[in-house]
Amino acid sequence: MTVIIDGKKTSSEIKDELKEKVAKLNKQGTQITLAVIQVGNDPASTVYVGNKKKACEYIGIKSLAHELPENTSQEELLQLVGKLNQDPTVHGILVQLPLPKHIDEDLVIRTIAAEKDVDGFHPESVGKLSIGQKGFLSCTPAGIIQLFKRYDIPMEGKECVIVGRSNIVGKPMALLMLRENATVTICHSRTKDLAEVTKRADILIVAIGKPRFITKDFVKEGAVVIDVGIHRDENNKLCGDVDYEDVFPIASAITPVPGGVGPMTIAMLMNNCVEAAL
Ligand SMILES: Nc1nc2c(c(=O)[nH]1)N[C@@H](CN(C=O)c1ccc(C(=O)N[C@@H](CCC(=O)O)C(=O)O)cc1)CN2
Repeated sequence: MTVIIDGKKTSSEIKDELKEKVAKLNKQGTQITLAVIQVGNDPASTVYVGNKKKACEYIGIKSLAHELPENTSQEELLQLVGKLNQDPTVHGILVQLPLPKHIDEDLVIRTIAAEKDVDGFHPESVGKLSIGQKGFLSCTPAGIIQLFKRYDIPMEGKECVIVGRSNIVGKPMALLMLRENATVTICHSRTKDLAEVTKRADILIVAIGKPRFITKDFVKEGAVVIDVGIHRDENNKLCGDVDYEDVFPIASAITPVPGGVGPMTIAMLMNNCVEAAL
């Protein structure tokens, strides 16, 4: 029987745990504050930012919204980040990605003070992860590790194949799986015979940004399949990088889209905000 890994339910449990922690911090006089910056009106980003604000409200974290127009200059954005870096009442700073094309994303990310980098994207956070030091973890990969832990799915000694090498998912995911003693392979657009590699996986994590790309031909019988993708198909229905209907019967466990990895990203962001205030 295939286990459906329910990210919505797990993220609600994590948010409830965090709500209790935040209530205690409030009693001690700490009001955790997250600054959320969105540049432009990308509809998906507006949904994600809205969900982040709702999560903050539920947990008891104050969110400060900075909604900037699409034509905001890089300099203006950097100045705002600089001001928030200096503000002692702000614990975390989040710049919603993607940014408009005229803005250098990497520059903006490295301008955020490392101690306020609740997205875990700053080079210092990534560097700490790569050498096994404590620091902010990128939220999506950290959320996936939580799903494994809370569903008691072993990672140690398993063949883990990650499809996708982005800085925010693929690479940190590989480092986190390595930390859990999995044997890790990263695949990407230039990988030769992708299916031959993915079929070796006990754990297959897919973040390639191609709707329903991974069919059962890429998956070993009994594999755990984690889908990081999120798309709208031709019928405006949400779907992932994995062809869920096709893969479900042969997987031992699988994350749905929606309701899998996505909500965990937000729960782990909330966790990082609490960490930032401790
Ligand atoms: N600054 C950041 N930007 C981006 C991040 C990030 O972690 N930090 N990740 C993604 C987008 N993202 C968070 O920002 C995100 C994506 C999806 C979800 C989610 O809960 N998805 C739901 C479906 C929601 C819908 O109706 O569309 C699900 O999968 O069930 C949360 C967060 C890129 N940018």
